[in-house]
Amino acid sequence: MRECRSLKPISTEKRNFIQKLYDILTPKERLHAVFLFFLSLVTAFAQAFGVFSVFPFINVVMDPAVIHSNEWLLWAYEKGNFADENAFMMFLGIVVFIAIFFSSIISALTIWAKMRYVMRRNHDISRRLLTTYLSRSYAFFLQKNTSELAQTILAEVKQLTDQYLIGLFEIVINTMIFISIIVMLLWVDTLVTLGAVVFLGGTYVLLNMFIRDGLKKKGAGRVESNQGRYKIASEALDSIKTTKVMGVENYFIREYSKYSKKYAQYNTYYKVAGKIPHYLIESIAFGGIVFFIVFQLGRGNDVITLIPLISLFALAGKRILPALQKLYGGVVQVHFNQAILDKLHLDLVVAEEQTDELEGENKEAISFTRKIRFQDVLFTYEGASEKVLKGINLEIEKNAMIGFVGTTGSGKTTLIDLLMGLMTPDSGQITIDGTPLSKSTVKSWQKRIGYVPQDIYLSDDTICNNIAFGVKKDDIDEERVRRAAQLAAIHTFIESELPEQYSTEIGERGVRLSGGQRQRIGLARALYRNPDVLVLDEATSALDGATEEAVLKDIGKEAGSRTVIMIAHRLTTLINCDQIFVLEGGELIGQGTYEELMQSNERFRQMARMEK
Ligand SMILES: Nc1ncnc2c1ncn2[C@@H]1O[C@H](COP(=O)(O)OP(=O)(O)OP(=O)(O)O)[C@@H](O)[C@H]1O
Repeated sequence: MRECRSLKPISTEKRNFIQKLYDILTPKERLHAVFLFFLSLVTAFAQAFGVFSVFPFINVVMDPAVIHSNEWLLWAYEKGNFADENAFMMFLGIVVFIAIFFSSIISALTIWAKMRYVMRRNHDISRRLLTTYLSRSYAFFLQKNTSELAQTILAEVKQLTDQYLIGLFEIVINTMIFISIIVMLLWVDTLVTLGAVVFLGGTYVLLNMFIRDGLKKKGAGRVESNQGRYKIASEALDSIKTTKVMGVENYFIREYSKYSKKYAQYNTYYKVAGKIPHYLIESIAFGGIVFFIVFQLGRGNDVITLIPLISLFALAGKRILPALQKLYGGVVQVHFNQAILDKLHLDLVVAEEQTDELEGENKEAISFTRKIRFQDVLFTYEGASEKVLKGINLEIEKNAMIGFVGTTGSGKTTLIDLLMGLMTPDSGQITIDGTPLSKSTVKSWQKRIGYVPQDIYLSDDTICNNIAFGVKKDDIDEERVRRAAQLAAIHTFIESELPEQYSTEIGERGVRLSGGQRQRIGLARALYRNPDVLVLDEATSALDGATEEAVLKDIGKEAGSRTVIMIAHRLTTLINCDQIFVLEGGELIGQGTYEELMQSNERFRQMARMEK
């Protein structure tokens, strides 16, 4: 599923910007970049030729005698069999016009090719980044803020392509335009051209040296403040109910302003740094022309004879100045956005070695006909000092109905996450029919699992699409959707109370549904996949007692054909379980049926007493 980039391990982050770009691009993208480089070369020559072609024309207009004194012009004049000098002049004018016209066409084509390349990279790199993130382990997401990841995919990749890549192209194209025009001018008047190059080029080099470090620092600040903006905005809106009830709108506005203001300041610096030299250079260039005329007059040249040369330099200046300005703008863009390249290189290339494989790339299928087994499983969360699971040994028979109980923080969810292959134990192992759960078997195992978490994520879509979550619209089996909804005890509600039944839109995160209704949609979603193993993490807690009992009874009826594993705080939820495991401080302190535990386990009895 992933693009085939050269996958040799990137062992060091100390790669220069060209190497980083090389790593990020696929071989095909690199080839396209080389093609664009050559296209830029052609553009540069075409532009220089367009400028230069005007020189003989103006020379002839000023003094037709040149036709006979210049061997090239004489050759063209005689070969063309022109009626007179005027006809030849007309011909030269048309040649100049065609040269300039074609150089403009080639420039336009280059712009089109460049923009197409850059915009396609926006699509490709962001898609690849999303793929890379999605193939990271669950543990990665426990350490990350998801709004930051979304912001990198959507905003920072755009910044990389629209600013960094464009900037780089501007540098390449305009450097070539500058060099080719200068080479031709050197041939016409070496001294004046050299003077202009030192004058203009020197100014830009000095400017660059002056602002380079500041730009890089401010660019890194921009990335940070942009992340802050996204984070605060999404936190404020995600928790809108709490925000409103607690009246903390101003807190969020204040926090947002802090980042947003910095973001604006960094961007102002960036925009100004790119534009200010334009005016400075314009005055320098104008001063240069005045100086040039005075200098030529000083050399004893007649003003009239200078006109072709001045025209040539004026036209060259008209091309060179914007080219230099764009070149400089490109340098500013590249410096300012260096932090983005570093970040994306880290997330996309360096981290690639740490990604799991996505579905379709998984090698081993796993079978489940007998049992799930935990053997001496120890687990610690990254960055935490204490073990959360301390040597768990247990067995779960296929098609059994299993319950996990324990006080808050005893490790139930962690254990279930390990069972679902979302995280791997520090030591010990989890086996399915004797096959260890590993990177190569985990996807096949997860395909057998239907999971209903505590907080159901619902998408802003129809009931039907939410139940058949992740299935292409055309492939949805509506009969199966209904069957799953019936089992989750939500079918009657959908049919009788929703305006468009299964086609009803449920709003962002299902805001138009109650907590219990959301849970049942989540349950129907898990059941739609007809899983071998159904994992319910407090998945019926929002249901009233009677509905919960009915739902669990129906699921229980099915338990003969599927393994049901549930975490519950209400012990009565687990009354029909074949086996209940009691956890305490990361250890298994009891197991048995409800009745057995009531007889043998003091902690379990205590919990049951507290419920009454
Ligand atoms: N991402 C994490 N990083 C560090 N520690 C964590 C993380 N998630 C959970 N913990 C810690 O692990 C312990 C077990 O948490 P877990 O969620 O497994 O408990 P639980 O029994 O499911 O609790 P509850 O009944 O409240 O849902 C807790 O002490 C918790 O603080």
